[in-house]
Amino acid sequence: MNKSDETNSTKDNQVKKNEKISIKALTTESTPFTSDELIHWINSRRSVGNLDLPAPTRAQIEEAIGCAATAPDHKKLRPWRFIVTAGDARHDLGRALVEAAKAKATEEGEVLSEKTVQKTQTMPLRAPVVITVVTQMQEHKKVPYFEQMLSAGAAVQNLILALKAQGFSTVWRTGLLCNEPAIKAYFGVSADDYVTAFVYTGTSPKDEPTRKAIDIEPLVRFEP
Ligand SMILES: Cc1cc2nc3c(=O)[nH]c(=O)nc-3n(C[C@H](O)[C@H](O)[C@H](O)COP(=O)(O)O)c2cc1C
Repeated sequence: MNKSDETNSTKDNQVKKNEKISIKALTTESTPFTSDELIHWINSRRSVGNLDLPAPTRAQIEEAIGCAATAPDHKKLRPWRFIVTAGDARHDLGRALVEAAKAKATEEGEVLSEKTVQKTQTMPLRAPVVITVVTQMQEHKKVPYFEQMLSAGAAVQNLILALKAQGFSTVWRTGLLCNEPAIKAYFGVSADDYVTAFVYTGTSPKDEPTRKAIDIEPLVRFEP
């Protein structure tokens, strides 16, 4: 290496070092929140059962799904899909839930009451938007299905927190019907896959309840 190559290489390294420093500075300095504030904010998340308009816009939903897609994901398989149901489409989902409930009842030798049919039909109306998160399992010798399922759970949590950051409330529901054949067929989910969440989202008509501190002592063991 001649002198000028050496100088260039030193300069390149310095540029790379500076880039690293500025990226670090950006990620640490650009958040206006302290870690205490952020932790308090995470801990303050509450589920809300009945939600109203305003609902997230399409752009906000896409942004939130972008956060969901950053969930830990072994081998980047992206084993999840998001189906957004809003407005009148919620009635179609309600009809699919009724179909699933009737089939399940028949299998169990029961008949649904009209009240149960009505209740089931209107379940998706409990929020202006329902984001269904389904798995799309990928065959991979190093990533068993259970890891992909866990990744879907992490994606749901990211989705919920992103919606909270945008000012919306949520509740993660599944219910006994979510993986019944009629619902899987409705969402085009294969036999090996799962509906992991119906994320109901919108605006809470009341203040979200505060969460009592959770005693983690019985939940944790630090090994010496
Ligand atoms: C996989 C999963 C499925 C759930 N399904 C339901 C459900 O069908 N109905 C319901 O009321 N809560 C359901 N929950 C619980 C709520 O999402 C929520 O966590 C719980 O009501 C506690 O409220 P919090 O989130 O404010 O602590 C489910 C949670 C998980 C993780």
